Amino acid sequence: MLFKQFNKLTTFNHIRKFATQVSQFTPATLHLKSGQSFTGKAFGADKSSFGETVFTTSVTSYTESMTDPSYKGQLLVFTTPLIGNYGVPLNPSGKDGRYTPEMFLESSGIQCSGVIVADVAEKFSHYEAVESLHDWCKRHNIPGITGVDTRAITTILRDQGTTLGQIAVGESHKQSPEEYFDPSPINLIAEASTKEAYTLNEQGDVHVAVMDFGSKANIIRALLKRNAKVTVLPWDYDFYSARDNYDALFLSNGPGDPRHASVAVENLAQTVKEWKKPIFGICMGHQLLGLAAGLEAYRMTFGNRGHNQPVLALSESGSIKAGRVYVTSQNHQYALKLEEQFPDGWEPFFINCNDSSVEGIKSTDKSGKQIWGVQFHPEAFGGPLDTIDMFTDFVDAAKKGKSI
Ligand SMILES: NC(=O)CC[C@H](N)C(=O)O
Repeated sequence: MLFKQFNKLTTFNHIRKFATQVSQFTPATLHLKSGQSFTGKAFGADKSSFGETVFTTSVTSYTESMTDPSYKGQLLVFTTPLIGNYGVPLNPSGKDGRYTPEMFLESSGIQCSGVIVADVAEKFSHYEAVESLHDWCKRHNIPGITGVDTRAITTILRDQGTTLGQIAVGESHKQSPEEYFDPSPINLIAEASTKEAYTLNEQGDVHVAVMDFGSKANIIRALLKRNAKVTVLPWDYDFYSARDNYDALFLSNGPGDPRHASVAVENLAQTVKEWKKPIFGICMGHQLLGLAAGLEAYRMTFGNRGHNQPVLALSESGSIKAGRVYVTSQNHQYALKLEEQFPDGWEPFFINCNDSSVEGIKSTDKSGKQIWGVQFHPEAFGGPLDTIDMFTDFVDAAKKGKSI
């Protein structure tokens, strides 16, 4: 009986194929500023693109990674060989790309500048898929390259560090080093952030302000799920002056170098010192919180991007148990410096078990003020949900502090 059902399911008539075979695609070359080139086939948009070449070890969730605004300005190498096999779902978004409950992926469109894969799937199948990875990239004007040795590319990036690159479609012209476009001097946060404030779930129990540095949709979902009223604010919004309207402050993830956001850091420094209500920062939000606390940020060699990064909790707080290792989802190039002496009022909260980088900071304030920053993504999508209860801790702290 079961076998019959299985057979029915595997008739494969639900599997769809590209109209054009990969073998018919235009040749394309990935050039790295460090001198190496890899030739394969182009898919997606028929155009060349520049970016910072970074790799992710995530096995699933190419659609979520590609729509994560933290990947802005980057050419994303997937170490998992087969990418595209479950296609791309429908992804409605609100006015000006804003979050709406119908949004399925992490933002309204593809955020990275290009994708590099070993083997783009010509066939795709998923009950929610509406198009192929190739068609989706084409529609968003983003090029991809397939048929290249992503193991060799990753080894180069691990050894030499994140390198500028170009996906050159239909040409094999090698760039001279000064021709590479470098996104690192640009304030990408300003590009990724909402331009105007907007509110979701008016009837929520507590009012949370989200400083939008390029927020992933799942952060907003995680807050709404816990029945918070959420106001999404532009990255340079003067939160300090408006703080009395809110029960808690959330600092989102975001693209690029945190040191470009000095306006946000100054604003935060004042808030952190004087406000008594909960503050929670993730990735970029954590880095900005650290800068506001007086720590320094630095650029890592190749960063951490993947869904299996182990972090050790150094102390207890809310749902987090001291001495436990949590497996986390990550996507970052910058980190806070691990100072021997942390600034007054702060302590490290988590440490990465692979490279000992700072994975979290926490306020030591004895008055009950709750401030956490984490380098990883508790909301994941994709990735493990080991630390998802930090959102419950945060919203509960906001409820408790409502009357302060
Ligand atoms: N996911 C993020 O928020 C990334 C933060 C920052 N852009 C970095 O690369 O470190």
